[in-house]
Amino acid sequence: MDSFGKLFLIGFMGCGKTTLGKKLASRLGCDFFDLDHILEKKVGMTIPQFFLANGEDAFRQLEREVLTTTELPDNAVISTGGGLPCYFDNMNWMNSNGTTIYIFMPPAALAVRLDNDQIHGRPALQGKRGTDLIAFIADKLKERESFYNKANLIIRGIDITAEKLVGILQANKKSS
Ligand SMILES: Nc1ncnc2c1ncn2[C@@H]1O[C@H](COP(=O)(O)OP(=O)(O)O)[C@@H](O)[C@H]1O
Ligand SMILES: O=C(O)C1=C[C@@H](OP(=O)(O)O)[C@@H](O)[C@H](O)C1
Ligand SMILES: [Mg+2]
Repeated sequence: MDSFGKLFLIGFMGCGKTTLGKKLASRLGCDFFDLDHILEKKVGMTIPQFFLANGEDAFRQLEREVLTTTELPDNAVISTGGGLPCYFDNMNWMNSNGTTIYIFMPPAALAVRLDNDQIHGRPALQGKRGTDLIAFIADKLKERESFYNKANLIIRGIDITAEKLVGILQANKKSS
């Protein structure tokens, strides 16, 4: 099986980092890490609980710490939280330690997924639904895009599968 080093999946909430990351790791036969899940285990709280108790600044500090201190094997798929690339020098850190893959999706498509995925109660969305949610995503995505666009690879999230992504990674390896 091909090995691609550490693959960091980045992108807006709802683009599928957690879902695709698991499938990609299983296809590549390597370990999977979801930094949000590691953070939740570390503090013994869900992310919404942590936000409520300690606020966003403390969350961003902790997610930075989880990114830089989690022991990762040479080959792994790492799904990040949607905001992580936009704080500290996290984007440069990931680009220096592996390959970053930005899963791009337009706001309306993200909103459909996030509207249907209320159980995770993402605090950054502040309970927004429908057209309010689309407008909020469009604004936030504009703020975050310059960070996401520093990724080594940018892929379309709408129709991506783990199988297709492996093909893209193989083609990218040959051409570099
Ligand atoms: N390829 C896909 N097609 C349809 N729905 C998807 C797809 N990938 C993820 N989802 C759904 O979208 C929501 C957000 O997915 P998730 O993997 O948690 O995204 P992220 O980790 O980027 O926030 C979940 O409800 C998930 O089931
Ligand atoms: O975009 C954000 O600010 C956040 C995204 C979430 O992860 P997902 O992108 O996996 O939903 C999680 O880290 C937290 O709720 C904050
Ligand atoms: Mg996730």
